[in-house]
Amino acid sequence: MSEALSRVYEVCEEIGRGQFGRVFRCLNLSTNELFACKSIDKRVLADSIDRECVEKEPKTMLCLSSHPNIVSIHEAYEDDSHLHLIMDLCEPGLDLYQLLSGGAVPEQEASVIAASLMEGIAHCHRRGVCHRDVKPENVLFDSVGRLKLADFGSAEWFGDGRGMSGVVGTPYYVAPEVLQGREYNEKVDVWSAGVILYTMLAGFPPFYGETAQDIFEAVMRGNLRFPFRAFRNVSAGAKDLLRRMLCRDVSRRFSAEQVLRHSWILSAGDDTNF
Ligand SMILES: Nc1ncnc2c1ncn2[C@@H]1O[C@H](COP(=O)(O)OP(=O)(O)OP(=O)(O)O)[C@@H](O)[C@H]1O
Repeated sequence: MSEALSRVYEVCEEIGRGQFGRVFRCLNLSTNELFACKSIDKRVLADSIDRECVEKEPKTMLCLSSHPNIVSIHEAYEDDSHLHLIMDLCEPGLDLYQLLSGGAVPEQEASVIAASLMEGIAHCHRRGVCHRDVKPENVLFDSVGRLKLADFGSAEWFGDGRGMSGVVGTPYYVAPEVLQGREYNEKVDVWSAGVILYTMLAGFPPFYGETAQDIFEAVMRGNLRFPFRAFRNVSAGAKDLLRRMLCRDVSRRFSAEQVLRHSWILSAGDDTNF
């Protein structure tokens, strides 16, 4: 453990494990505030790609500075073997994946969650950062229930107008243009958030398959349906927004800012305009 780190923080129990390291709850000894400490073991980084990935994540998070719907990074400590990142603390074990394991969520709750998620994504896009792996496991909640978008390990810069490439993401949530191997832009995050919103309302994902290949084929077809048994009580406003987020034509797909201005989001799911 870095000496500089232990002068300022007491590192407590482990609350999570990732590919490159472990996450601990920690206490700032002078302010008594709680944080999360992600300790990356530099010795397990196999090659330059791993190293680049680990170095890029904190740089990206620092550029996003503090936003209420993004896990912020506060400090970094480095010693010979580890890089320790002090971040906002979220509730261990409570993420959107966990919440969705209970099935569909009520429409108003889904609207509030979608609005916070889109606030976080819109902030990234304003700063020229595309998250590229928006999925329920990366949507955490802090101790007062505030949503925090996490895990910027796959994020990429697009700020200078350049397109992005490379297949990144997770089968159910990845946008069709990513799978097609074409250049893409930040609207891939809006697609992924649309998949999350659909799953919150229906209790199952919009593009389904038994294997990763089957899921990819369903995503590529992009055939958006609203089965009656799952959507009979879902408002027309919610379905309108889903069509605009899960639109295969990228030029017609809503941007994050447009999603935030949609009446279903502005009315917190209580929209009577449709
Ligand atoms: N700020 C945080 N507050 C509370 N728990 C966290 C926080 N960040 C991460 N975690 C928990 O720690 C686990 C590991 O996180 P980490 O970011 O190291 O890896 P990951 O995103 O799951 O995977 P990978 O290393 O492949 O990117 C997460 O699944 C989550 O449960």
